[in-house]
Amino acid sequence: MARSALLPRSWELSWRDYFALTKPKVVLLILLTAVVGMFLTGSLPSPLVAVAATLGIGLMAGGAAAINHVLDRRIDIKMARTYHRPVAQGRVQTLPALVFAFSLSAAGLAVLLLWVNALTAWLTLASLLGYAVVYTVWLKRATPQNIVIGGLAGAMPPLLGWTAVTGDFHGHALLLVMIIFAWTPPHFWALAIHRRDDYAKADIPMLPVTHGIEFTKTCVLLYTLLLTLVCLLPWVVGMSGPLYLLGALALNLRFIQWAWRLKFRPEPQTALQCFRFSISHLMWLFVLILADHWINYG
Ligand code: HEM
Ligand SMILES: CC(C)=CCC/C(C)=C/CC/C(C)=C/COP(=O)(O)OP(=O)(O)O
Repeated sequence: MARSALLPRSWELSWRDYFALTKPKVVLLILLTAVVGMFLTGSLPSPLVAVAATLGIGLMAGGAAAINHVLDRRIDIKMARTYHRPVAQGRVQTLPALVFAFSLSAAGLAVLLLWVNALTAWLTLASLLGYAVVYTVWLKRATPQNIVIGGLAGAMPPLLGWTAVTGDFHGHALLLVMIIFAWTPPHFWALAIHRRDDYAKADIPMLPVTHGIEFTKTCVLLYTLLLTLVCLLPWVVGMSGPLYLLGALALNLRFIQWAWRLKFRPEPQTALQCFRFSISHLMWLFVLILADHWINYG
């Protein structure tokens, strides 16, 4: 197709590349956790609030991911996993990528302010800044605890879903945040073990680079144990029933089994398999919380 005479070459849209900037699969799982937060409040959200909150949080999470692509372009080009990324490769130039990222983020903020509520809008902006600025610019390059602290930004969406519907905080929403917060270290460190040499080459102080692979495997195992305890809390406080308890135990035992295998009986692909399982774990856990809630409360 002929190139538009109105746009410089670098501004031409390659939808696939721009879509990739938003880290769509990550945002999809983030949205699942936000939607579960919305439906656990006890009062059914109006269709307008449910759609606007999902759209607004999705746009801002996608915007945060696109900012991350721009700020990380020099380290992404050094690592095999991220080498092909659109901004790192120069297929999307820095300026149009930033315009795209800020447009998504501003549109998301406007949707939340106009059709949801100010509390949710500002909390989502705090999450965006937490990931795109505090984690990406500072923590990622500064400390091996980067993903533990930065994980709070990615853990916020269930609370965002909750406040979208009620306009207020609640302990039950904070429990959901705690689950994702405890899940993030074994999720990421399993991948970081598999990609240790990439991070070393890019000079990023991820735990397997600074403290070694064996120490990181022990941390993964300990965090899966901590995660199991945190996952019991919704049942302990009466927020979830027996279906959730049984399902959560099964999912967490499987996660512990992967972490155990990674530590004591590893094969070349075990770390990657453990990382992949972490994604299924979180997805099914949140589906389960919602199914259990509907069975108990209709
Ligand atoms: C600071 C916190 C987090 C860190 C450091 C982290 C790190 C990563 C990394 C490095 C990848 C590989 C991406 C790739 O290969 O392109 C990944 C994949 C993924 N993460 Fe996370 N993650 C975090 C939080 C989250 C959260 C909160 C969610 C969702 C609730 C999530 C969901 C996913 C999903 C679904 C994938 C697979 C993406 C794909 O296959 O394209 N992550 N994560
Ligand atoms: C507004 C809102 C709810 C924000 C959510 C923030 C968000 C998109 C969190 C996702 C976390 C994530 C994919 C981290 C990847 O780490 P990395 O960037 O170090 O990984 P990479 O090497 O793959 O780029």
